[in-house]
Order: sequence, then structure tokens, then C-alpha cells
Amino acid sequence: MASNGVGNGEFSFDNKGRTGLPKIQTQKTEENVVCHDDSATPVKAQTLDELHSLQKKKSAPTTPIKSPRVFGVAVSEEERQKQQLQSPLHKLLELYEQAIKYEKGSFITSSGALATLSGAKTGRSPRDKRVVRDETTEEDLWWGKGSPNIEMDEQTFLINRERAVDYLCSLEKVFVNDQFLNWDPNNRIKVRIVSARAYHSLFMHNMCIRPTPEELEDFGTPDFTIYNAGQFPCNRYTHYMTSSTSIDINLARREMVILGTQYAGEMKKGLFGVMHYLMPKRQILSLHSGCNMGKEGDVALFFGLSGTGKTTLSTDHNRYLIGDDEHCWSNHGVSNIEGGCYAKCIDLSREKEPDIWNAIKFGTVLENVVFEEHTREVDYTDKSVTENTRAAYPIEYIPNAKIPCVGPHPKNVILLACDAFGVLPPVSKLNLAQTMYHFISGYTALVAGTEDGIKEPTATFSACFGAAFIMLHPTKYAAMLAEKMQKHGATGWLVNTGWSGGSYGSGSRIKLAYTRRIIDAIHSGALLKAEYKKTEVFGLEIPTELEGVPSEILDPVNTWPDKKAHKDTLLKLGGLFRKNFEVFTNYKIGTDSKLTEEILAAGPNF
Ligand SMILES: Nc1ncnc2c1ncn2[C@@H]1O[C@H](COP(=O)(O)OP(=O)(O)OP(=O)(O)O)[C@@H](O)[C@H]1O
Ligand SMILES: O=C([O-])CC(=O)C(=O)O
Ligand SMILES: [Ca+2]
Ligand SMILES: [Mn+2]
Repeated sequence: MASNGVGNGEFSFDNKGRTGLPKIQTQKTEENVVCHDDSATPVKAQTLDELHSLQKKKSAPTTPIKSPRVFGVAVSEEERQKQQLQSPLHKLLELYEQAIKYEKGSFITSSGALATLSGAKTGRSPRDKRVVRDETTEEDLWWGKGSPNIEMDEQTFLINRERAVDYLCSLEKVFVNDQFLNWDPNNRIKVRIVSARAYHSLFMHNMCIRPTPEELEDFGTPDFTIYNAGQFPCNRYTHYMTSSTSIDINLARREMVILGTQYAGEMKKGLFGVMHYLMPKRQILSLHSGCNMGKEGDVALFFGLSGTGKTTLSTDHNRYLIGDDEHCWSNHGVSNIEGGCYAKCIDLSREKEPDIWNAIKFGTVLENVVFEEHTREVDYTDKSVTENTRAAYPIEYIPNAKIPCVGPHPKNVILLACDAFGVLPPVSKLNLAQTMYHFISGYTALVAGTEDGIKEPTATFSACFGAAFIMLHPTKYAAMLAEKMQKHGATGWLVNTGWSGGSYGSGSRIKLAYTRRIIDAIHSGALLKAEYKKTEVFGLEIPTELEGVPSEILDPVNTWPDKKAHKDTLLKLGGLFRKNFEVFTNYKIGTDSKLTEEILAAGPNF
């Protein structure tokens, strides 16, 4: 399939050579004829189509500028990267128009963002992900129990690929995005995304790194291609298929096929999976984390499962945003993989999250939100379509984004857990073994769904805080993280952004303002100097005081009216951690046996 060569634009398949059939001539209908009256000079059009064609002035063919120059002086690398981020207005307008015209549920909201619907799927479908198992991946990848890589064979991949390509070819137009991943210039990956919806094209335009016109001209062959035929289902009778949705990755062919889901996050996270394979091969660690940097150049990573606060907490008005979700840590420091952010919007407020609020403007894709039909004001509290409402915007929509999105080695590694059991402390300082224990465990406990009534929280353990995206065994990433943290002297922290004063139902979620004070104290170094005490069961070091946070909440036991219930819940969670970790007890983490033993001993003790 050919690319349009300009990227992000619309693209029409040329029918020549495909069917050889002549174009069907349609009759001019009465209603299509322009009505002429004699009171004014008649328009030069006979039909409405002709009239519409007059509206658009033909632009002269443009030759892409070879080298960006200002008054004959070559622009600096920094300037070039700034230019690269700015989306040409016409490109955005075109995608808006295409979405509004052809995709039901697309509207412009009062702030100028494009509201879209992702269809039946409003979240990812990890059970429908398949990875081709061949000679290479057989050896390299993590397969079997606990692994996110569910196998498929090459033949089945080709069947689904053909199905997707045939579907895309049957359309009048498709969208082609040629973009980059990874701000580290030495490890940049070229990606091509072929999709059928303007929504998908605008989403990826915002989320991946946008090339300059010059880079686009010299784009060449992509390193990886996505065929997104999400509107069209897979055939459930095809081998390996268990539903009408299939997200298929073939590393040897460097291709991904999407059938039966229009949730745009599949493209973003599918490519993230590919990076989790490609980067470790180059001794670069890929991370499901947010990342920001202070004025003094101190970098922090924020790990955590979905909804724990990576985007919310890395978007900090007092710090430079490097990225909100996907990063690489190489021998040279950190780099963002993406060119945009993907924020959760449920209950979004201007007061609590001003930078995200202000980023929701013209160019931003708003997924599955509900808005007032006349004023087009979005009601962020409305979960009618889904609780997973989202905004995808280019990173430069955040005023203090760090462009280029790279930084030095991290000083702090913050592990976020939204503990709906309400027993993990709001903050604890971790030693290296504890950091690794919690990184491998990848715990959170959200209360799922929109159902009314009190529900039991359910614990989720997702290795490396991203089991759905990793390709290799979790201990491979863990060993790399341990090595890097040790080498660069980074401190680990566990921050509970979840419940306090009891479990979900009796307690409440810790105030974002308090979590922000905790994070501030980590960044400033103040927390490192605090006085600590050790908790029962988890053996976590917790500070006794922290500026701006009531001291009594620092130890969860103080906030529970029923002490017995607290102890029971603490033991229950400890048991869940222990059970989850059983599968890792036979693995060695890196080459240091002492560290492996320490990690095994760093879990709950009771
Ligand atoms: N104390 C708190 N700390 C952090 N976030 C909080 C807190 N209280 C409420 N929240 C809310 O929790 C949500 C955190 O979601 P966020 O978008 O940061 O998740 P994420 O970790 O980036 O997930 P994903 O990987 O799915 O993008 C936001 O909606 C935020 O407003
Ligand atoms: O991928 C998504 O749909 C959203 C996200 O960031 C995650 O789940 O980690
Ligand atoms: Ca996020
Ligand atoms: Mn994420």
C-alpha cells in the first residue's frame, strides 16, 4: 500500500490497475442543480458540487523546503524541534472536517476540542492481543502463564492482515500518518499508521512525534506499520480468535493489524509493546511511566497502573514535563517515546488540574465525553458513555513541556498505587530491594465499573506496572531498572494515591492536594531528611511529619476508626501480595544473587 507521502492527510486509492472498471456516471438530480434567479449576476456553477468547488481556491504546488532556514541562516536544533511540534493548521482543519462529516458522534466542543466516540470499545482489549510466535520470538519473548503475549502463527496473521488491508482498500480514502517514536535521536523509530477514521489519524498525530516537512520528505521506509481496520471485525472462525476483536503483532514483519475495535489507545499501546521489545535489545529500558524535571535538572519517574496518577502528577506547573506515559532510560538519560499526552478526564476540574484543563482546546481529541447539546460544554462528571473518558493532546499544549522531551538520569523513582483497601501509607521510602519488589508486583486496587453500591476493591498485580505491554520476562526489565537505579543513585518511593480512613466505601480517596505536597517533598529532597518509622506487615519506612499534610494521615492505622478491620485488611492485602509473588520466587533478577534474595525478602512479613 502506498503512502500519500505527506503524512496525516487523506489519501485516495487510485482505481487504475485494481479493477479496470470505468467510473460509474451518476445522473444530475434536480436537487443538485443550482437555482439561478435574475436579480444578481449568476454564479458560474451549474450544480451544487460545482458551486462548492468554487469555494476552494487551488493552491500552488509546494516544494517542501529542504533545510529550514530563517533569512538564509540555518535554524538551531532546538528551534527546529519547536517547529516540528507545531501542527500545520490546515492539517487539523482537514481532520476535523473529515471526522465531523463522516464519523457519527464527532463534534466541536466549546473549548475547540474534537469530541469523538470510539464505538463499542471504550478501553483496551488485552485478551484479544496476539503475537506471532516464530523462531525468533519463541526464544526472545515471554510466553505462557501470566504473559500478555498470546500466540498466533504467521499464517493466521496474514489472514487477518489481508482482511484488514482488503477492508481499507474498499474505502474511498484512508489516512496515513508517518511519524516518529522516541525523542532520543539515536534510537528513534519510524512508524506508519494506516487508518480509516480521521479520529484515529488525529489521535496518532497528537500522540506520536510529528516530523518536520523536511523529515517527512526524507521519511523513507517505516520501521513499523499499523493497519488499523478497527471498524471491521475479525472472523471469529479464524484460528486463535476468541472474539470479533483482534490486535495482532508480527515483529518479524514489523507490522500490526487491528480488527474489531476502534479504541485508539490500542495503537498507542501496541507501539509501546513493540518498543518494549526493540529497546531492551539495545540495552535501553522501556518504562510505563510519567516523567518530569525540576528547575535544577532533577528528574523523577512516575510508575503506576492505569488511573494511579502518572499523567496527573507528572503534569506539574512547577516542573518541566518530559512525558506522561511511556519513556526510555538509556546510558544517556531519559527520553519520552511519544509526542503527546493521554489524560483521563473523569471528574476533571480546572482548579485541581489547570494545565490538563487548558490543554483541551482546538486540536485535542476528546474521547467518549458527554457534552451539553447546545452550549457544547463538556460535563466531565458524566460517565454515561464510559468512565474511561480521555483527552489526547500534543505535549506542547502543556506550557512547561520540556522540548526536546529528554532529560538526565532520574533522581527519584516514584511507584504509584491507588490502594482502594486504604492500608498502604500515603508515602513510604523504599530501599532498592523494596523498590524492585514493588516494581515486579505492580500493584493497584481500583474499584471498577459504574455500578452503584459499595463494592469490594479488587487487587490488580501487573508486573513492571505494565504487564499488558511488556514482551520479555518481567525480571529482565527489573534487572535493568535495579542496575540503573544503583548506578545513578536514584531513590525509590511508594505513593498511595488511593484510599485513606478505611477501604473504598468507608474511607475516601486521598486529596490530590496532599499527594501533590508529598510529591513536592520528594522532589525538593525534604522528605529524604525526614524522620522515619517502620510499618507492620509491609515493613515500609514512613515519615512522621511532612509539610502541608496532616501528620495523622501518614500512618493509615490512625485514620481507621476500626483498628481490627484495619489489621484484617492489612493482612489480607499482604496475603494477596505474597500469593502474587509466588511465580517470581524461582527467578534470578540480574547477575547479583544477593539482590535477588533481598528482593524476595522485601515483601510483606507476617
Ligand atoms: N490523590 C490523587 N493523586 C492522583 N490522582 C488522583 C488523586 N485523587 C484523584 N485523582 C484522579 O485520579 C486520576 C489519575 O489518572 P491519570 O490520568 O493520572 O492516570 P495514569 O496513571 O496516567 O493512567 P493511564 O496509564 O491509564 O494513562 C485522575 O483522574 C485524577 O484526577
Ligand atoms: O492505554 C490506554 O488505554 C490508557 C493507558 O494509558 C493505560 O491503560 O495505561
Ligand atoms: Ca496517563
Ligand atoms: Mn498508560
